[in-house]
Amino acid sequence: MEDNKTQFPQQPPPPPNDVAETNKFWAPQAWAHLQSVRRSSPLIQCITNFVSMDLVANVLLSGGASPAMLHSVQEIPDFTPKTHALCINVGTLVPDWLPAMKMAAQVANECNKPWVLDPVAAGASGFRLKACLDLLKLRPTVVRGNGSEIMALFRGSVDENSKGADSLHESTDAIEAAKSLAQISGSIVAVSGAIDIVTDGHRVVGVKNGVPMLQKITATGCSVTALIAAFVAIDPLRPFEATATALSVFGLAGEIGMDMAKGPASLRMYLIDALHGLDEATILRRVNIGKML
Ligand SMILES: Nc1ncnc2c1ncn2[C@@H]1O[C@H](COP(=O)(O)OP(=O)(O)OP(=O)(O)O)[C@@H](O)[C@H]1O
Ligand SMILES: Cc1ncsc1CCO
Ligand SMILES: [Mg+2]
Repeated sequence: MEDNKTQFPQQPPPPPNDVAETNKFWAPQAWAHLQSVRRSSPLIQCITNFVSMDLVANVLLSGGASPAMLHSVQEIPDFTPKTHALCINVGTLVPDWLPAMKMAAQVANECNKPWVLDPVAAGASGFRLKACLDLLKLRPTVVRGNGSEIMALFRGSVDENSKGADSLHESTDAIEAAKSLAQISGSIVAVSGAIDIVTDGHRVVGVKNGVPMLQKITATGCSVTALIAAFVAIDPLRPFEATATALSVFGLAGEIGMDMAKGPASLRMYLIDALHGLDEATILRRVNIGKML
């Protein structure tokens, strides 16, 4: 695969508004996106944190994509143009990594490749917040964080009570912040939680798939951000739709995995199995995406 425009199948045109707000639209759309990822196996470059590397790569593989965890400045000019999307995650940020993140985002922009930002613990420190805000200026296609991360980005201030990578807020607390952030940045903004929120600054949908135990496995948020990159890679002109379906497919894999799991460790394993095995009938029956507000 050389080029998104020539290699990926065209997605159907958007439906009328009343249909677009229901599962009549979203469930077949989720299946079409997953099938497209499985068929074309987009190459996703991940500059991600040390904690998440293994789970992120395995979630991308079980979703049907090709992960590449390359983060050296020296490799970006050669490699980033070959990818179909880029995922940047600041989870274990040190100053040495920032030039690679910024260069990769710039190369992705120059090559018209979508890229996705995961602002892990954005409000934990001034250093991290500034790094995230600088990356936001490079116009990510999608920003996906938990409630506290999206609120810290919107406010532009360090959170005195920050719990680091974990959220102190419900995703629904961050709806207005997410809408405003999307309007200011031009990015699609997704807030994960019991209901995942996705907004382009005007439309807001809620994704009601998932299980609470996903919060007890580190880097499930990082992994769903990378899956969003894979879905946006195969439908780059409709990042709002691709973000919502990626969150739903991941959450549904969590629900199916939970039927077999005994706790977080086995859920981690069954989540990967379930994502690999997801079929059309299950997606059409269980995807749960709807309009918010
Ligand atoms: N209460 C919940 N019920 C159902 N699903 C949930 C719940 N909380 C989180 N999830 C799901 O868990 C996944 C991770 O979301 P979370 O908000 O925990 O990300 P995060 O805080 O960025 O995680 P991490 O930083 O560990 O990667 C998402 O798919 C989300 O939909
Ligand atoms: C726990 C943790 N700390 C920094 S990154 C990370 C992984 C989840 O975001
Ligand atoms: Mg996170």
